[in-house]
Amino acid sequence: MSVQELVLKQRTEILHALCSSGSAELLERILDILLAHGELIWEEYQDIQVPGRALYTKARQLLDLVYTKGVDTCGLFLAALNQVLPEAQGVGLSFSGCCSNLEEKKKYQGTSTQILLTQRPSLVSQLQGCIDGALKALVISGHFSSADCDDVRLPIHTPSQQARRFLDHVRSKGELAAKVVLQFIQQKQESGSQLNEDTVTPPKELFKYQKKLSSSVSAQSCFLSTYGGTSHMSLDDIYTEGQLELSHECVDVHGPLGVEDIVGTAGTMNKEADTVLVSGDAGSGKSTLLQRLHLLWARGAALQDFLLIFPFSCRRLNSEHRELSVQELLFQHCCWPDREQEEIFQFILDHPHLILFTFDGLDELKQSFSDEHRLCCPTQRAPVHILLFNLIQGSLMKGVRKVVTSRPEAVGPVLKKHLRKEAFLKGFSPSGIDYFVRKHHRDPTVAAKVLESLQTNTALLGLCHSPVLCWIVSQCYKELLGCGEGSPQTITDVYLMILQHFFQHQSSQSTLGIGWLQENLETVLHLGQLAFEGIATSCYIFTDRDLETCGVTEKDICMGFLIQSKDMSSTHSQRYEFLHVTLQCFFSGLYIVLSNDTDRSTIPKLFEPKGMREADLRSTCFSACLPSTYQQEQVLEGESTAVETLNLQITATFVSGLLSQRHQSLWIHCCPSAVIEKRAKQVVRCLSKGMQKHFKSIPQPVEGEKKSMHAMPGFVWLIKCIYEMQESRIAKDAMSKLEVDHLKLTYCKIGPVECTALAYVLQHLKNPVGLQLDNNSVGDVGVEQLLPCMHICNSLYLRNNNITDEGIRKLIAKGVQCDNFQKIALFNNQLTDACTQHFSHLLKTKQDFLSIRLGNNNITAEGAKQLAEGLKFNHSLQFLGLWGNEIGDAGAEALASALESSKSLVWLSLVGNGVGSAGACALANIIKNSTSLEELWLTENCITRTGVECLIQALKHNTHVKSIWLRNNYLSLEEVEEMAQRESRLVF
Ligand SMILES: Nc1ncnc2c1ncn2[C@@H]1O[C@H](COP(=O)(O)OP(=O)(O)OP(=O)(O)O)[C@@H](O)[C@H]1O
Repeated sequence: MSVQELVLKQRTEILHALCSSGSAELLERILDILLAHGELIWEEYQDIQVPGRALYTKARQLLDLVYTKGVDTCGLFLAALNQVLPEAQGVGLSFSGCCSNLEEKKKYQGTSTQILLTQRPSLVSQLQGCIDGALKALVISGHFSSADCDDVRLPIHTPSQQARRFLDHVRSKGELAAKVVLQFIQQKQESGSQLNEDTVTPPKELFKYQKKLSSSVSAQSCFLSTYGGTSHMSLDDIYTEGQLELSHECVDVHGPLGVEDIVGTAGTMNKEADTVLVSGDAGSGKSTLLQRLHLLWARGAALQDFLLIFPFSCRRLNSEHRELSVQELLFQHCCWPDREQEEIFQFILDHPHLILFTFDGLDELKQSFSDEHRLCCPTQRAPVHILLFNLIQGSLMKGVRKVVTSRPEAVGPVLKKHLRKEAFLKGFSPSGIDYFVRKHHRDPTVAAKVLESLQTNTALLGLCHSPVLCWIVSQCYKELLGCGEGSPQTITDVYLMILQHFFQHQSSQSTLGIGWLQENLETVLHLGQLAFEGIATSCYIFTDRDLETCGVTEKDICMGFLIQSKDMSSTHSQRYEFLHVTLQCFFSGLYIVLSNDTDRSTIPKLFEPKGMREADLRSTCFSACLPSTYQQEQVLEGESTAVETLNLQITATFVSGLLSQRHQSLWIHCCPSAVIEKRAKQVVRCLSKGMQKHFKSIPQPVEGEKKSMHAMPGFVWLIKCIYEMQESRIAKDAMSKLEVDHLKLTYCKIGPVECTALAYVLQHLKNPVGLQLDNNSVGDVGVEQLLPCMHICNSLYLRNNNITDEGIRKLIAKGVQCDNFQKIALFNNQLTDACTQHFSHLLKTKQDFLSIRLGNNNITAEGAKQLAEGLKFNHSLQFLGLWGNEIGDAGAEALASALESSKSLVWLSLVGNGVGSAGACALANIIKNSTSLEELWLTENCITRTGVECLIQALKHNTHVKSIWLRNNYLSLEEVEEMAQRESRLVF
């Protein structure tokens, strides 16, 4: 009888032997063997193992399949049965003559995925008892998510089933995951059962490579390039912590982040992703932060969980026109291994969790991020931007951590969905400015003078929150201290200062005359042309040929505005870049203002929202100036990237400043005044048109609602341009057509600089507005900048803006003088009891003030008592919100006694203040007497039955109150039910 006939004949017995125990183990072991020997293919296996199918059905299906596959398969099946069921003969089965030595059939050959299959039976038994370790290895390598682990560990599975499930999952994750498992098993075998599952033993050559990489990273990052032209400054000597915060979507974590937190778990939004984004405006210190991170790693002072860090600059990657594999990218652009390249790269592939890539300035990459072109193979060559995008999204080298920096405007939704988390770099805090200036100036007297002059010029102080501006101001301290009344007010003023400073530095005379610009006009125009053409084509690194085309001479280079470009790879010849991209924008602006070649349409195009596109450029006479390489590149790239638009906007801001009346005397000997005047008029027209367009887009209000404008992108930029012009006539004109009741600028990244510009224009509004600036970075300096427009604000919303008592002191001092000012909201700031005396003063002074909301600050009973002092004398306040503070029963009592006879109070919120029953009873007195109160919020206040009884009694005398909110207090369910029945206005 053939084995095939045997399978058919003994079908019933086989089924009984496999299934009668009710356990799937025997069947599954046979399936393992058949898979390992290739007698079943994966799809057939899955076909049988459909979840939820009865064991007998599965076994029958297998028997059918085996039979149809023929003699060989049947032989193997019976041998497998013999192996898993040694007692088979005992139950009347006999399969003599079948292949009996199953293990000898296949050995460790092929890809890791294949090995997992051919060794499946032994792997299933080896994995039992160490499944947690194996899962951990895959989580660390980034191949498994916690959901995958949960799925494997499901308690309904036996240990062997967990092992099989584990192997099935690994198969679905691909080759790299399979490799991790084999490595894990191998290590386990080598070191016996006591294996430390976290230990990774890198090959010897890797240590040499690591040493080489870290010394090159260290050399690249120990100096700051902005000091390159004129002086050397080590990063250690000047580094100042910037304000780094998680994006507002990460609600769980607050407060500043340190270097380790960037790659740590805090704020993780998407566990599957490996890319962390650090975003911030131009000059906010993103590159410097990465530089610091690299340096600390190279010194062994931080991020030591990473064995290798590979730093990339997107700006430099733009110059890589070859197709590369990841291996070539790493080794050619970061550090070349002297030996054993393959072994080192294999280690990198095998241990992705020990590797960190950083990509600085993703926004400067010529191509915008896209996840359309997929690439998974690390040895496959592709254009560099494709490699980069696949690394970022994790389809290539999954598990390698990436830190990417970019300006926020350049981050679209496609990139966002691949982000593990996002952090914002907000520049220096006020104490950061102090620290930076003191570090910059070794002489404490000079530092003190600079800081003093900043305190007297708060517009400039506001600008110094941006590190690059703080650097300029510190660099130009002599000019700053010597300028008296004419102290800089605008960004253009600051950049003109550095321009003069650098020329002065190179000048043979000790001081430059009034014609300093004229003396250096050629340099300005050469660098200006280089800058302008670069901005228009997203080019930030220049070759000798580019310099030559624009006539940049050795003398021009020596002025210090250009520095030699750093490059980790040694393949490129000498290249140059501007000290900072904002300086490139400034030179670009100077060129537009001063060049004879400027076309009439250049300025209008600069102010168009999308900036000057390639097609526009081509139509101007500039196309003739563009070197052919630029033109070709532009034809290839087509669409301008977000950063191009941003840089053009910065350029436009400088053009506005440079063409303002106050600077026109500078150009007298450099450009005919008629030309300058014409260009200035063009700018004014563009700004006015831009504002009109913006206002026209405001929707008409729904009936009964106020007309509200939510600032669109571009609004803040236009306002900043108007501020640069420093002509109130222009601001007035722009605002004369704005007719809204409410101006909403939430989440618009409004910092002190933007506040200065806002106040400059809004003060000219005809009618009062509500100004909503929630969730920005206004801070105390920003608050001070807003004072000039306070008189036009009837309400001011400043939720979540890092404001302290000092900011409030200044705000209220001005607010009490403003007739329109009636409402203020300051949730989530840093206010303490010290601010309440100012509110008390406001309440006493302004008998028409309507609303104070101070939720989620640090106000205690003392603060409440101060407020109560003011409330006693106030007859207008309708809304008082103090939720999330700590006023306790004493604070509640003080407020209650002050508000007992209030005829205006409509709404009072003391949610989460620990007022307790004593506090509730005191507040009941307000209810007893009030004829105005409608809502009282006492949720989460540790109130017991006693407190609620007081409230119920008080309500008996009051028909005006609509609801008292009492959720989450110390009440039993029965008490809640009973009291809710007695008084329907209590909300539990
Ligand atoms: N944390 C810091 N400590 C000291 N100086 C800093 C710091 N951050 C920035 N600076 C100064 O500001 C300059 C500009 O900063 P940086 O180039 O890091 O900004 P960025 O955000 O990367 O700008 P961009 O987006 O334009 O590339 C630095 O060269 C340095 O002089």
